[in-house]
Amino acid sequence: MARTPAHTALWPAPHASGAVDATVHVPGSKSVTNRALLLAALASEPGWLRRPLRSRDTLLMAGALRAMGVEIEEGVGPDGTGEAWRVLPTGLRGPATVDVGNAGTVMRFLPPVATLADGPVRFDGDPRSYERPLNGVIDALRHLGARIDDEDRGALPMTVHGGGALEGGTVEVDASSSSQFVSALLLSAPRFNQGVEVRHTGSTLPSLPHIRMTVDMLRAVGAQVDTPESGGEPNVWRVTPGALLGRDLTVEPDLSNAQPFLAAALVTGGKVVIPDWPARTTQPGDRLREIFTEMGGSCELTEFGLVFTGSGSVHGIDVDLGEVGELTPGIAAVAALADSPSTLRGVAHLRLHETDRLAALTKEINELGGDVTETADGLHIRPRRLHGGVFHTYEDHRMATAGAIIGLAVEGVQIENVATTAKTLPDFPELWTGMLGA
Ligand SMILES: O=C(O)C1=C[C@@H](OP(=O)(O)O)[C@@H](O)[C@H](O)C1
Ligand SMILES: C=C(OP(=O)(O)O)C(=O)O
Repeated sequence: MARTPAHTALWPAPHASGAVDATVHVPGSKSVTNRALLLAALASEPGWLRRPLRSRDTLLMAGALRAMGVEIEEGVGPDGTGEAWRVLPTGLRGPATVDVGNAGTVMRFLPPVATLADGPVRFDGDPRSYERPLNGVIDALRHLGARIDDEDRGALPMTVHGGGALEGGTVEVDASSSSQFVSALLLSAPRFNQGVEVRHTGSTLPSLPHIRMTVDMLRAVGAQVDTPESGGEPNVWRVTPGALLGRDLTVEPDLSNAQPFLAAALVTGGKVVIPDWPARTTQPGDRLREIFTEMGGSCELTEFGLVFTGSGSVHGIDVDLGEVGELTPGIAAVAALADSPSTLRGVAHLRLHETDRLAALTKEINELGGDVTETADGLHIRPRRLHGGVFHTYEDHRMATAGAIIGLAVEGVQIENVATTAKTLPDFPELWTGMLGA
């Protein structure tokens, strides 16, 4: 019998018959795992990564580094507890081929690494990766001394002709379309001859917590980084050249992937515990404690983790999500179920994420009977009584989890291609049904 291809398959989103009450172990952070892999690959000694996320984006990062000669051994940790990867850095090699899939972290963070390889590195990926902005990274690397053949596209596919070293120095970048341009240049900079001084010239800069994550993780492996927050000029970051240490790092749970589970407690008036929620973190998902509290829940950080409780009411919110853009789909889903309207702002750059998230959320929520309009930089969401139907996901993991949140409260929602959650959370359907006790 012919099988339905995964991308057209429909997954009946479970409807919650009552308040959820569950503990959900959320796998490791995509953003931390991919930075840790890259930094370990550039170090001067081996390192360990414990509880790494195993998902499409992180396996693409590991595969790309391996293609450039880095050894990554997947196994259990030094003390026998849990999954841990050992990274053995080597001289970076070309020729190599890198598949970026649709991973922003791979397509932006690895071209600077490839300039250090001793031969050409070809970058290619999913059709959507050709449309996502990369010009900031390409132009900056050229200015810093790299040779890149992109046939004047300013985008993928392209070849970075690694010369074994990069001069580095001062460079201006407009990172208003993606903070990952800044992170990309900083992460490899300890290995540039002169390090780097990155000067952001655009009028806005999204996802600042992710730039802080880059800076914190660089410092944790011994790099010297000057930032606007450490007394430097606004919008200027400096990394001094130097050797990086091999570390033993435990990856925090992915707090942005905790979002649908917290949302489940909020919309069903239930309780969800997320173990290992870090007391201090640069992950943008930490802002959910405040945002979902304003939307009607309450939370407490205890020795068991984050305990999040819904009140039975869900309120609308007026919020600037510019710093935490990747939380937008999940917040929009909750807002569509609220008792008052919401305005989500500061997220124009989401039009260039995995899909045009503002258009996709508007269309899919409205097709279930909602009333969402796009603004120049976000969404207006007026809650309406929703009905069942197909929720399309546009190969966007966060569209799939947003649809699942709506499905908890609305009977008959079917998620098209739930398998797209494999980008950052391959276990999503099992974790979701497990949470519901199904
Ligand atoms: O550096 C990172 O790990 C990320 C930065 C953000 O990118 P943008 O600044 O392009 O939104 C975020 O949305 C993405 O999911 C992960
Ligand atoms: C924007 C996202 O991913 P990427 O790392 O591909 O930019 C995301 O995960 O929401």
